[in-house]
Amino acid sequence: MTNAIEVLNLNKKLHQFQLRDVSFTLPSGTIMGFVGENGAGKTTTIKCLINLLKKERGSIKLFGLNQESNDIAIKEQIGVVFDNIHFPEMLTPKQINQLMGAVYKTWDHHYFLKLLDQLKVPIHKPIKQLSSGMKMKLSISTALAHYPKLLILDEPTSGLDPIVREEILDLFLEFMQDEEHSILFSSHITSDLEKIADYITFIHEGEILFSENKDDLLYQFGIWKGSLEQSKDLPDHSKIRMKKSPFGVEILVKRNEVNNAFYLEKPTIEDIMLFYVKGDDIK
Ligand SMILES: Nc1ncnc2c1ncn2[C@@H]1O[C@H](COP(=O)(O)OP(=O)(O)OP(=O)(O)O)[C@@H](O)[C@H]1O
Repeated sequence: MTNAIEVLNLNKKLHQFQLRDVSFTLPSGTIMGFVGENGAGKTTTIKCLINLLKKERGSIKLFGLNQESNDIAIKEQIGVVFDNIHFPEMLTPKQINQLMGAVYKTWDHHYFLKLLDQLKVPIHKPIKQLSSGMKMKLSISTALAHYPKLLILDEPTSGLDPIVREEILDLFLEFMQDEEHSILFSSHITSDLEKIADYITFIHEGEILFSENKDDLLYQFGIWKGSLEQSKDLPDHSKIRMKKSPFGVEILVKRNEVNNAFYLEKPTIEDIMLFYVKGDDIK
């Protein structure tokens, strides 16, 4: 099966900021969580992927097709959701249904209305009267109603309460029932990604620090806690990053390089991110 997304050495400069040799692959049939702190470059990468920003160097392929020369064919097959809705605020979902029918050949009016009904989004109210949760559900329904193979979601659950987030995650899992479908999902809410992602790609200051299978990633690391003096007993080559804590130090280590006698806590994706962003490198 082809990959849904293949990005190789993507470079893009925006004033002071630069994406440097960003590379990752999203296999078809899987969900990738795209994480990184504010300003790390997630939205910039996503905009390059969908040709909203022109890349400077590198290669981007979606469904095995070169992105620049197959823009229209690719856009028919993707659904994109940003954290803000991009329709004029006076439009109602019912009017959006008519409008989008003219944009996509494969737009399904009945499916769109069915999704809105399922998600309890009123179809006659203008967007400006909808809550943020309803606006996000409307955006996602709009992204789904032309039957895309790939969803690209930029912070789809930020600012939403846990109940709406759960409903939205369920909708993504329903979408993934078709094994050709894939999702790239950028989020700060790493617990959402822990629930549904197969792969985690972590971007920091415009560079990819890792892009790996989530279970392998969570399994390969452990967190050791103790005093700086005690930490000298850990093999040097096992230590990756260190943070000072009120009680001593916390060290992110490679689990398979450490003897079983050392007690290691299981990290979350958030822990790993914090070690990389806030911790010190150990050489
Ligand atoms: N049009 C622009 N012109 C100049 N700089 C920009 C532009 N758009 C974004 N940037 C800068 O590029 C950097 C990366 O921004 P980007 O929006 O890609 O980050 P992000 O990881 O999506 O962050 P967030 O999680 O806050 O949405 C930031 O420093 C931002 O200020």
